[in-house]
Amino acid sequence: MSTIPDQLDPPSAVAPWRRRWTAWRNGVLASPRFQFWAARLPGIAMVSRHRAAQAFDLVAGFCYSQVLMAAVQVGLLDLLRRGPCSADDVALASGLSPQAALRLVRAAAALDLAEEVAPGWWMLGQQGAALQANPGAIAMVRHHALLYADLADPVALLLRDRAAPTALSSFWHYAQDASEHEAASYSALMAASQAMVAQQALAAYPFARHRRLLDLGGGHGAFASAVAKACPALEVAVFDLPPVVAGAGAWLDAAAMRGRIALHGGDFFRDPIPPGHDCITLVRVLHDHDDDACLALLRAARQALVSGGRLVVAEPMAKTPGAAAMGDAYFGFYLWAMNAGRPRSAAEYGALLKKAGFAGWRRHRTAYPVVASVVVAFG
Ligand SMILES: CC(C)=CCC/C(C)=C/CC/C(C)=C/C=C/C(C)=C/C=C/C=C(C)/C=C/C=C(C)/C=C/C=C(C)/C=C/CC(C)(C)O
Ligand SMILES: C[S@@+](CC[C@H](N)C(=O)[O-])C[C@H]1O[C@@H](n2cnc3c(N)ncnc32)[C@H](O)[C@@H]1O
Repeated sequence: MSTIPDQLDPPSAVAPWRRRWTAWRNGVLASPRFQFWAARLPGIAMVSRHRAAQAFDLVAGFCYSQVLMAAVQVGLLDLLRRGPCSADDVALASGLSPQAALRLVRAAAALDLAEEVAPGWWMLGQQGAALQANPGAIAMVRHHALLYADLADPVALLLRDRAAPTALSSFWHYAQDASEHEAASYSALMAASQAMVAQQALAAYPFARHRRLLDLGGGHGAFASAVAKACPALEVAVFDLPPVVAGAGAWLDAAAMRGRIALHGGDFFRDPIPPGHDCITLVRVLHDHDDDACLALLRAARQALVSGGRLVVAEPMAKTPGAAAMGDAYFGFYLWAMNAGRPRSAAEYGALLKKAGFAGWRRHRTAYPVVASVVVAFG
Protein backbone atom coordinates (compact mmCIF):
# COMPACT_ATOMS: atom_id res chain seq x y z
CA MET A 1 0.00 0.00 0.00
CA SER A 2 1.45 3.34 -1.05
CA THR A 3 1.31 6.41 1.22
CA ILE A 4 3.02 8.77 -1.23
CA PRO A 5 1.12 12.11 -1.41
CA ASP A 6 -0.13 13.32 -4.82
CA GLN A 7 2.01 16.43 -4.81
CA LEU A 8 5.42 16.66 -3.16
CA ASP A 9 6.96 19.99 -2.18
CA PRO A 10 9.98 20.36 -4.46
CA PRO A 11 13.25 20.47 -2.53
CA SER A 12 15.33 23.56 -3.13
CA ALA A 13 18.10 21.31 -4.55
CA VAL A 14 16.04 20.78 -7.74
CA ALA A 15 16.46 23.70 -10.15
CA PRO A 16 13.00 25.09 -11.10
CA TRP A 17 13.73 24.82 -14.86
CA ARG A 18 14.75 21.17 -14.41
CA ARG A 19 11.57 20.33 -12.56
CA ARG A 20 9.35 22.08 -15.11
CA TRP A 21 11.16 20.56 -18.11
CA THR A 22 11.12 17.02 -16.68
CA ALA A 23 7.46 17.25 -15.74
CA TRP A 24 6.53 18.61 -19.21
CA ARG A 25 8.60 15.95 -21.02
CA ASN A 26 7.14 13.15 -18.93
CA GLY A 27 3.63 14.44 -19.56
CA VAL A 28 4.25 14.29 -23.32
CA LEU A 29 5.83 10.82 -23.15
CA ALA A 30 2.93 9.49 -21.08
CA SER A 31 0.29 10.77 -23.47
CA PRO A 32 -1.38 7.95 -25.47
CA ARG A 33 -2.02 10.47 -28.30
CA PHE A 34 1.69 11.32 -28.47
CA GLN A 35 2.60 7.62 -28.37
CA PHE A 36 0.13 6.92 -31.19
CA TRP A 37 1.40 9.69 -33.47
CA ALA A 38 5.08 9.34 -32.59
CA ALA A 39 5.13 5.88 -34.16
CA ARG A 40 3.83 7.37 -37.44
CA LEU A 41 5.93 10.53 -37.66
CA PRO A 42 8.93 10.22 -39.95
CA GLY A 43 12.10 10.97 -37.99
CA ILE A 44 10.90 9.83 -34.59
CA ALA A 45 9.06 6.63 -35.57
CA MET A 46 12.23 4.56 -35.18
CA VAL A 47 12.97 6.03 -31.75
CA SER A 48 9.37 5.39 -30.68
CA ARG A 49 9.44 1.76 -31.78
CA HIS A 50 12.81 1.26 -30.08
CA ARG A 51 11.45 2.79 -26.84
CA ALA A 52 8.37 0.56 -27.01
CA ALA A 53 10.56 -2.52 -27.48
CA GLN A 54 12.78 -1.39 -24.55
CA ALA A 55 9.69 -0.94 -22.37
CA PHE A 56 8.53 -4.44 -23.29
CA ASP A 57 11.98 -5.88 -22.50
CA LEU A 58 11.91 -4.20 -19.10
CA VAL A 59 8.60 -5.85 -18.34
CA ALA A 60 9.62 -9.23 -19.74
CA GLY A 61 13.27 -9.31 -18.58
CA PHE A 62 12.70 -11.93 -15.90
CA CYS A 63 11.17 -14.26 -18.48
CA TYR A 64 14.18 -13.82 -20.78
CA SER A 65 16.53 -14.56 -17.89
CA GLN A 66 14.63 -17.75 -17.16
CA VAL A 67 14.92 -18.85 -20.80
CA LEU A 68 18.69 -18.41 -20.43
CA MET A 69 18.63 -20.27 -17.11
CA ALA A 70 16.77 -23.20 -18.69
CA ALA A 71 19.14 -23.21 -21.69
CA VAL A 72 22.14 -23.40 -19.35
CA GLN A 73 20.58 -25.96 -17.01
CA VAL A 74 19.66 -28.42 -19.76
CA GLY A 75 22.99 -27.92 -21.57
CA LEU A 76 21.41 -26.37 -24.68
CA LEU A 77 24.30 -23.97 -25.34
CA ASP A 78 26.89 -26.77 -25.18
CA LEU A 79 24.80 -28.87 -27.54
CA LEU A 80 24.36 -26.05 -30.05
CA ARG A 81 28.10 -25.33 -29.98
CA ARG A 82 28.81 -28.83 -31.32
CA GLY A 83 26.87 -28.21 -34.51
CA PRO A 84 23.44 -27.90 -36.06
CA CYS A 85 20.86 -29.84 -34.10
CA SER A 86 17.15 -30.39 -34.32
CA ALA A 87 14.57 -30.02 -31.57
CA ASP A 88 14.52 -33.84 -31.36
CA ASP A 89 18.29 -33.83 -30.68
CA VAL A 90 17.70 -31.25 -27.94
CA ALA A 91 14.90 -33.38 -26.50
CA LEU A 92 17.07 -36.50 -26.50
CA ALA A 93 20.03 -34.75 -24.83
CA SER A 94 18.02 -32.79 -22.27
CA GLY A 95 15.25 -35.16 -21.26
CA LEU A 96 12.61 -32.62 -22.33
CA SER A 97 9.64 -33.64 -24.43
CA PRO A 98 10.04 -32.78 -28.16
CA GLN A 99 7.43 -30.02 -27.78
CA ALA A 100 9.18 -28.50 -24.76
CA ALA A 101 12.57 -28.72 -26.50
CA LEU A 102 11.15 -26.93 -29.54
CA ARG A 103 9.60 -24.24 -27.32
CA LEU A 104 12.94 -23.71 -25.56
CA VAL A 105 15.09 -23.59 -28.69
CA ARG A 106 12.69 -21.15 -30.37
CA ALA A 107 12.75 -18.92 -27.27
CA ALA A 108 16.54 -19.13 -27.25
CA ALA A 109 16.62 -18.13 -30.92
CA ALA A 110 14.39 -15.13 -30.23
CA LEU A 111 16.97 -13.99 -27.68
CA ASP A 112 19.94 -14.56 -30.03
CA LEU A 113 21.17 -17.42 -27.89
CA ALA A 114 20.41 -19.79 -30.77
CA GLU A 115 20.05 -19.30 -34.52
CA GLU A 116 17.93 -21.29 -36.95
CA VAL A 117 20.46 -21.98 -39.71
CA ALA A 118 18.03 -24.05 -41.80
CA PRO A 119 14.37 -24.86 -41.18
CA GLY A 120 14.30 -27.00 -38.02
CA TRP A 121 18.09 -26.86 -37.44
CA TRP A 122 19.76 -24.68 -34.84
CA MET A 123 23.26 -23.54 -33.96
CA LEU A 124 24.48 -20.99 -31.40
CA GLY A 125 23.37 -17.40 -31.98
CA GLN A 126 25.76 -14.49 -31.51
CA GLN A 127 24.91 -13.88 -27.83
CA GLY A 128 24.86 -17.64 -27.27
CA ALA A 129 28.37 -17.96 -28.75
CA ALA A 130 29.79 -15.19 -26.51
CA LEU A 131 28.10 -16.56 -23.38
CA GLN A 132 28.84 -20.22 -24.00
CA ALA A 133 32.55 -19.41 -24.27
CA ASN A 134 32.51 -17.57 -20.93
CA PRO A 135 32.47 -20.10 -18.07
CA GLY A 136 32.32 -17.27 -15.54
CA ALA A 137 29.12 -15.86 -16.99
CA ILE A 138 27.62 -19.37 -17.20
CA ALA A 139 28.53 -20.02 -13.53
CA MET A 140 26.77 -16.73 -12.66
CA VAL A 141 23.64 -17.77 -14.57
CA ARG A 142 23.43 -20.98 -12.50
CA HIS A 143 24.16 -19.05 -9.29
CA HIS A 144 21.26 -16.69 -10.07
CA ALA A 145 18.82 -19.33 -8.79
CA LEU A 146 19.69 -17.99 -5.30
CA LEU A 147 19.21 -14.36 -6.35
CA TYR A 148 15.84 -15.10 -7.96
CA ALA A 149 14.70 -16.88 -4.79
CA ASP A 150 15.45 -13.72 -2.80
CA LEU A 151 13.84 -11.51 -5.44
CA ALA A 152 10.62 -13.52 -5.66
CA ASP A 153 8.93 -10.86 -3.50
CA PRO A 154 11.04 -7.73 -4.08
CA VAL A 155 9.01 -5.44 -1.84
CA ALA A 156 9.26 -7.94 1.01
CA LEU A 157 13.01 -7.98 0.39
CA LEU A 158 13.16 -4.20 0.64
CA LEU A 159 10.90 -4.08 3.71
CA ARG A 160 12.51 -6.83 5.76
CA ASP A 161 15.01 -6.38 8.57
CA ARG A 162 18.38 -6.34 6.81
CA ALA A 163 19.84 -8.78 9.33
CA ALA A 164 17.31 -11.48 8.41
CA PRO A 165 18.93 -14.35 6.49
CA THR A 166 18.44 -14.65 2.74
CA ALA A 167 19.55 -17.25 0.23
CA LEU A 168 22.43 -14.99 -0.83
CA SER A 169 23.51 -14.00 2.69
CA SER A 170 23.70 -17.69 3.61
CA PHE A 171 25.77 -18.42 0.50
CA TRP A 172 28.21 -15.54 1.14
CA HIS A 173 29.04 -16.46 4.72
CA TYR A 174 32.19 -14.40 5.34
CA ALA A 175 33.45 -15.52 8.73
CA GLN A 176 36.54 -16.95 10.37
CA ASP A 177 34.42 -19.88 11.55
CA ALA A 178 32.70 -20.52 8.20
CA SER A 179 32.93 -24.17 7.24
CA GLU A 180 35.42 -25.12 4.53
CA HIS A 181 32.44 -26.26 2.49
CA GLU A 182 30.77 -22.82 2.68
CA ALA A 183 34.03 -21.05 1.87
CA ALA A 184 34.73 -23.49 -0.98
CA SER A 185 31.29 -22.94 -2.57
CA TYR A 186 31.61 -19.18 -2.91
CA SER A 187 35.34 -19.30 -3.65
CA ALA A 188 34.73 -21.74 -6.53
CA LEU A 189 32.13 -19.34 -8.02
CA MET A 190 34.57 -16.46 -7.66
CA ALA A 191 37.47 -18.39 -9.18
CA ALA A 192 35.27 -19.49 -12.10
CA SER A 193 34.24 -15.90 -12.84
CA GLN A 194 37.63 -14.31 -12.17
CA ALA A 195 39.17 -14.72 -15.63
CA MET A 196 36.97 -12.04 -17.22
CA VAL A 197 37.64 -9.62 -14.34
CA ALA A 198 41.39 -10.22 -14.32
CA GLN A 199 41.50 -9.66 -18.08
CA GLN A 200 39.99 -6.19 -17.60
CA ALA A 201 42.26 -5.26 -14.68
CA LEU A 202 45.45 -6.52 -16.36
CA ALA A 203 44.76 -4.56 -19.52
CA ALA A 204 43.89 -1.41 -17.56
CA TYR A 205 46.78 -1.19 -15.12
CA PRO A 206 50.54 -1.97 -15.50
CA PHE A 207 51.03 -4.32 -12.54
CA ALA A 208 54.54 -5.18 -13.81
CA ARG A 209 55.79 -1.83 -12.48
CA HIS A 210 55.50 -3.25 -8.95
CA ARG A 211 57.75 -5.59 -6.97
CA ARG A 212 55.40 -7.18 -4.41
CA LEU A 213 51.61 -7.44 -4.73
CA LEU A 214 49.08 -8.47 -2.07
CA ASP A 215 45.55 -9.40 -3.19
CA LEU A 216 43.28 -8.69 -0.22
CA GLY A 217 40.21 -10.94 -0.16
CA GLY A 218 41.89 -12.83 -2.97
CA GLY A 219 39.91 -16.07 -2.52
CA HIS A 220 41.59 -19.15 -3.93
CA GLY A 221 44.17 -17.05 -5.77
CA ALA A 222 42.64 -16.84 -9.24
CA PHE A 223 43.36 -13.12 -9.66
CA ALA A 224 46.79 -13.48 -8.02
CA SER A 225 47.61 -16.32 -10.45
CA ALA A 226 46.53 -14.28 -13.46
CA VAL A 227 48.74 -11.36 -12.38
CA ALA A 228 51.65 -13.66 -11.56
CA LYS A 229 51.43 -15.26 -15.01
CA ALA A 230 51.29 -11.85 -16.70
CA CYS A 231 54.15 -10.40 -14.59
CA PRO A 232 56.78 -13.10 -14.01
CA ALA A 233 59.04 -10.84 -11.90
CA LEU A 234 56.27 -9.84 -9.47
CA GLU A 235 56.06 -11.48 -6.01
CA VAL A 236 52.39 -12.23 -5.40
CA ALA A 237 50.49 -13.01 -2.20
CA VAL A 238 46.85 -13.55 -1.19
CA PHE A 239 45.18 -12.60 2.10
CA ASP A 240 41.78 -14.11 2.87
CA LEU A 241 39.80 -15.72 5.68
CA PRO A 242 41.41 -18.91 7.06
CA PRO A 243 38.74 -21.32 5.72
CA VAL A 244 39.18 -19.81 2.25
CA VAL A 245 42.97 -19.97 2.33
CA ALA A 246 42.73 -23.57 3.60
CA GLY A 247 40.98 -24.51 0.36
CA ALA A 248 43.25 -22.49 -1.94
CA GLY A 249 45.95 -25.18 -2.26
CA ALA A 250 43.81 -27.48 -4.37
CA TRP A 251 42.88 -24.66 -6.76
CA LEU A 252 46.49 -23.49 -7.02
CA ASP A 253 47.63 -27.08 -7.66
CA ALA A 254 45.15 -27.43 -10.49
CA ALA A 255 46.42 -24.15 -11.97
CA ALA A 256 50.05 -25.24 -11.41
CA MET A 257 50.57 -22.08 -9.32
CA ARG A 258 51.23 -23.55 -5.84
CA GLY A 259 54.51 -22.13 -4.55
CA ARG A 260 54.23 -19.10 -6.84
CA ILE A 261 51.55 -17.45 -4.64
CA ALA A 262 52.12 -16.83 -0.89
CA LEU A 263 49.02 -17.41 1.24
CA HIS A 264 48.05 -15.47 4.40
CA GLY A 265 44.99 -16.42 6.44
CA GLY A 266 43.26 -13.77 8.54
CA ASP A 267 40.42 -11.32 8.95
CA PHE A 268 41.22 -8.01 7.27
CA PHE A 269 38.96 -6.15 9.72
CA ARG A 270 40.75 -7.54 12.79
CA ASP A 271 44.17 -8.86 11.90
CA PRO A 272 47.19 -6.90 10.68
CA ILE A 273 47.56 -6.76 6.92
CA PRO A 274 50.95 -8.20 5.92
CA PRO A 275 53.31 -5.25 5.31
CA GLY A 276 56.00 -4.73 2.66
CA HIS A 277 53.87 -4.69 -0.51
CA ASP A 278 54.01 -1.83 -3.01
CA CYS A 279 50.70 -2.85 -4.61
CA ILE A 280 47.53 -3.95 -2.80
CA THR A 281 44.54 -5.07 -4.81
CA LEU A 282 40.88 -5.26 -3.79
CA VAL A 283 39.04 -7.17 -6.48
CA ARG A 284 35.25 -7.48 -6.01
CA VAL A 285 35.74 -6.94 -2.27
CA LEU A 286 34.77 -3.38 -1.34
CA HIS A 287 31.23 -3.48 -2.78
CA ASP A 288 30.44 -6.30 -0.33
CA HIS A 289 30.82 -3.94 2.62
CA ASP A 290 29.06 -0.89 4.04
CA ASP A 291 30.85 2.46 4.02
CA ASP A 292 32.30 2.33 7.57
CA ALA A 293 33.78 -1.10 6.98
CA CYS A 294 35.20 -0.02 3.61
CA LEU A 295 36.80 3.01 5.16
CA ALA A 296 38.40 0.93 7.92
CA LEU A 297 39.72 -1.53 5.34
CA LEU A 298 41.09 1.22 3.09
CA ARG A 299 42.85 2.86 6.07
CA ALA A 300 44.40 -0.46 7.08
CA ALA A 301 45.48 -1.14 3.49
CA ARG A 302 47.09 2.30 3.24
CA GLN A 303 48.98 1.72 6.49
CA ALA A 304 50.26 -1.61 5.18
CA LEU A 305 51.41 -0.27 1.79
CA VAL A 306 55.07 0.68 1.43
CA SER A 307 55.66 4.36 0.75
CA GLY A 308 54.86 5.26 -2.86
CA GLY A 309 52.72 2.14 -3.25
CA ARG A 310 49.40 1.85 -5.09
CA LEU A 311 46.02 0.48 -4.10
CA VAL A 312 44.03 -0.96 -7.00
CA VAL A 313 40.25 -1.38 -6.72
CA ALA A 314 38.67 -3.52 -9.44
CA GLU A 315 34.96 -4.35 -9.52
CA PRO A 316 31.80 -3.49 -11.45
CA MET A 317 30.92 0.08 -10.46
CA ALA A 318 27.78 2.20 -10.31
CA LYS A 319 27.03 5.07 -12.71
CA THR A 320 29.17 3.48 -15.40
CA PRO A 321 28.31 5.16 -18.71
CA GLY A 322 26.50 2.67 -20.93
CA ALA A 323 26.15 0.14 -18.10
CA ALA A 324 24.19 2.02 -15.44
CA ALA A 325 21.63 -0.80 -15.03
CA MET A 326 24.40 -3.23 -14.10
CA GLY A 327 25.41 -0.94 -11.21
CA ASP A 328 22.47 0.39 -9.27
CA ALA A 329 19.80 -2.00 -10.57
CA TYR A 330 21.64 -5.38 -10.66
CA PHE A 331 24.35 -5.00 -8.00
CA GLY A 332 22.17 -2.62 -5.98
CA PHE A 333 19.56 -5.34 -5.48
CA TYR A 334 22.10 -8.19 -5.40
CA LEU A 335 24.03 -6.61 -2.53
CA TRP A 336 20.81 -5.62 -0.77
CA ALA A 337 19.79 -9.26 -0.87
CA MET A 338 23.25 -10.18 0.42
CA ASN A 339 22.59 -7.95 3.46
CA ALA A 340 25.72 -5.83 3.15
CA GLY A 341 27.48 -3.45 0.83
CA ARG A 342 26.39 -1.41 -2.16
CA PRO A 343 27.66 -0.64 -5.64
CA ARG A 344 29.69 2.60 -5.69
CA SER A 345 30.70 4.86 -8.51
CA ALA A 346 34.37 5.59 -9.23
CA ALA A 347 33.83 9.08 -7.80
CA GLU A 348 32.38 7.62 -4.58
CA TYR A 349 35.45 5.38 -4.28
CA GLY A 350 37.60 8.45 -4.90
CA ALA A 351 35.93 10.24 -1.98
CA LEU A 352 36.33 7.19 0.31
CA LEU A 353 39.98 6.79 -0.69
CA LYS A 354 40.68 10.44 0.11
CA LYS A 355 38.92 10.03 3.46
CA ALA A 356 41.12 7.01 4.14
CA GLY A 357 44.20 9.21 3.72
CA PHE A 358 45.23 8.61 0.10
CA ALA A 359 46.51 11.77 -1.61
CA GLY A 360 44.78 11.06 -4.93
CA TRP A 361 43.12 8.51 -7.18
CA ARG A 362 42.60 7.88 -10.86
CA ARG A 363 40.15 5.89 -12.91
CA HIS A 364 41.77 3.53 -15.44
CA ARG A 365 39.60 2.72 -18.42
CA THR A 366 38.52 -0.90 -18.97
CA ALA A 367 37.28 -2.29 -22.27
CA TYR A 368 34.21 -3.94 -20.70
CA PRO A 369 33.17 -1.87 -17.66
CA VAL A 370 30.13 -4.12 -17.29
CA VAL A 371 32.65 -6.71 -16.06
CA ALA A 372 34.89 -4.39 -14.01
CA SER A 373 36.08 -0.82 -13.64
CA VAL A 374 39.45 0.05 -12.12
CA VAL A 375 40.34 2.83 -9.68
CA VAL A 376 43.94 3.32 -8.50
CA ALA A 377 44.86 5.27 -5.35
CA PHE A 378 48.26 6.68 -4.46
CA GLY A 379 49.99 8.64 -1.70
C1 LIG B 1 32.50 -10.57 -36.55
C2 LIG B 1 31.06 -10.66 -36.32
C3 LIG B 1 30.41 -11.95 -36.60
C4 LIG B 1 30.29 -9.69 -35.84
C5 LIG B 1 30.75 -8.35 -35.59
C6 LIG B 1 29.81 -7.67 -34.63
C7 LIG B 1 30.49 -7.48 -33.30
C8 LIG B 1 31.64 -6.57 -33.22
C9 LIG B 1 30.01 -8.12 -32.26
C10 LIG B 1 30.61 -8.04 -30.89
C11 LIG B 1 30.94 -9.42 -30.40
C12 LIG B 1 31.65 -9.34 -29.09
C13 LIG B 1 33.06 -8.95 -29.09
C14 LIG B 1 30.98 -9.67 -27.97
C15 LIG B 1 31.55 -9.63 -26.65
C16 LIG B 1 30.80 -10.08 -25.65
C17 LIG B 1 31.22 -10.08 -24.26
C18 LIG B 1 32.58 -9.68 -23.87
C19 LIG B 1 30.31 -10.48 -23.35
C20 LIG B 1 30.52 -10.47 -21.95
C21 LIG B 1 29.54 -10.86 -21.14
C22 LIG B 1 29.72 -10.83 -19.73
C23 LIG B 1 28.71 -11.14 -18.85
C24 LIG B 1 27.37 -11.56 -19.31
C25 LIG B 1 29.02 -11.05 -17.47
C26 LIG B 1 28.14 -11.30 -16.48
C27 LIG B 1 28.60 -11.16 -15.15
C28 LIG B 1 27.84 -11.28 -14.05
C29 LIG B 1 26.39 -11.57 -14.10
C30 LIG B 1 28.51 -11.10 -12.80
C31 LIG B 1 27.97 -11.25 -11.61
C32 LIG B 1 28.84 -11.09 -10.48
C33 LIG B 1 28.48 -11.29 -9.20
C34 LIG B 1 27.13 -11.69 -8.81
C35 LIG B 1 29.52 -11.08 -8.22
C36 LIG B 1 29.41 -11.36 -6.95
C37 LIG B 1 30.50 -10.96 -6.05
C38 LIG B 1 30.06 -10.17 -4.85
C39 LIG B 1 29.53 -11.08 -3.75
C40 LIG B 1 29.00 -9.11 -5.20
O1 LIG B 1 31.23 -9.51 -4.36
C1 LIG C 1 33.34 -11.55 -3.56
S1 LIG C 1 34.70 -12.40 -3.02
C2 LIG C 1 35.96 -11.88 -4.16
C3 LIG C 1 37.07 -12.89 -4.28
C4 LIG C 1 38.15 -12.48 -5.29
N1 LIG C 1 38.77 -11.23 -4.94
C5 LIG C 1 37.57 -12.43 -6.67
O1 LIG C 1 37.30 -11.35 -7.17
O2 LIG C 1 37.37 -13.50 -7.26
C6 LIG C 1 35.16 -11.56 -1.55
C7 LIG C 1 36.34 -12.18 -0.85
O3 LIG C 1 36.63 -11.41 0.32
C8 LIG C 1 36.91 -12.31 1.37
N2 LIG C 1 36.62 -11.69 2.67
C9 LIG C 1 35.42 -11.25 3.11
N3 LIG C 1 35.53 -10.78 4.35
C10 LIG C 1 36.83 -10.92 4.70
C11 LIG C 1 37.57 -10.60 5.87
N4 LIG C 1 36.97 -10.06 6.91
N5 LIG C 1 38.89 -10.86 5.89
C12 LIG C 1 39.50 -11.43 4.82
N6 LIG C 1 38.85 -11.75 3.68
C13 LIG C 1 37.53 -11.50 3.63
C14 LIG C 1 35.98 -13.48 1.11
O4 LIG C 1 36.37 -14.64 1.79
C15 LIG C 1 36.07 -13.59 -0.40
O5 LIG C 1 37.11 -14.44 -0.79
